[in-house]
Amino acid sequence: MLPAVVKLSCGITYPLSRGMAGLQRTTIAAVGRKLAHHQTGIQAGHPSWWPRGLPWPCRPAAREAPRGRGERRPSLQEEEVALVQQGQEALKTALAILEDQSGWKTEISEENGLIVYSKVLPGAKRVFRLEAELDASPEELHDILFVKVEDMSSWNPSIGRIKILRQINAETMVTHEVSAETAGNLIGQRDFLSVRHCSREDSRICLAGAATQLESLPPQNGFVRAEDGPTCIILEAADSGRDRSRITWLLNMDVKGWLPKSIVNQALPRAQVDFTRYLRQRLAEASGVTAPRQERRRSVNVELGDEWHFGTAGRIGAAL
Ligand SMILES: CC(C)CCC[C@@H](C)[C@H]1CC[C@H]2[C@@H]3CC=C4C[C@@H](O)CC[C@]4(C)[C@H]3CC[C@]12C
Repeated sequence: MLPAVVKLSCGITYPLSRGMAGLQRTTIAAVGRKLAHHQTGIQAGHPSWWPRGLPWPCRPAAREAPRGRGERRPSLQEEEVALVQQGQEALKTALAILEDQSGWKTEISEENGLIVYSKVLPGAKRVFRLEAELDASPEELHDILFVKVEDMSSWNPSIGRIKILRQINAETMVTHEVSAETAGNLIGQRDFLSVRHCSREDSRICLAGAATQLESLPPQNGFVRAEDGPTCIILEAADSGRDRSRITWLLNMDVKGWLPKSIVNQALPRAQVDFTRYLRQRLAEASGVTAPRQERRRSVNVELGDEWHFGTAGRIGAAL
């Protein structure tokens, strides 16, 4: 009897009854008992009138939910094989998006040759493609953007922190990234958990990425977990000279949260332009061409009144 009452009431009444006064709770329990009395056919966890094959919507609490029969935690090795595959898949999908020439429209065009295009994919998702030339070889850029990915926050104030959580092999890793509070400005701070995969073909280096999951790092309290990818940065030697590269960067991001599309669609290409500007500064500094930047690494929580903070906000505000 008692298990039946619990089964009957746990789907709807239990969460309610927790916040109820004693008398109401007793009434519900009594109704439950009466119902249970009538449902004589309760077997296998649901009443006889319940359609065959349809699961009874009374389930144990999520944290108590056992893994399905025969289901087990994947071994470390299996998890790594799956992650390598996810990285390769991300690369394939991202390259396919970039290779389709149709439907790209110019969003931003700068005098230095930088252009950001955007395109709406089937399913209404908007993606962005940045193209620019940079003063560094593809090899150097690979070193800065992939091998030394954890150092990125020291030269790019849009990024709060990047940590390599799993280095699977030289080509694949899992990273956790936190954007700076000011990065997307009106969008707010985000965190990402991504599988990153590097592939080389001829003189071309591709850095692909896609959102992934790790049992060891579920979404963090207080952060909106955004999803990056399938995305890819292609680095290839530029025609204009040695030690110069052409960068093609597909940004394909779901920033999550409730935000007007118009704000997201302006913040994302802006974030790409900002990122490239910081990368150029980093390259110029490394080659000793310019004086060191005045601004060193900024803290994640930039105070209001900060020039950079208002920089992007102003631009977005003006464009709205
Ligand atoms: C608009 C708001 C929400 C986000 C703004 C910050 C964005 C532009 C930042 C946050 C995390 C960043 C990514 C972190 C790590 C990598 C891996 C590296 O190999 C290439 C660059 C890449 C892919 C960065 C691209 C820029 C990035 C996506």
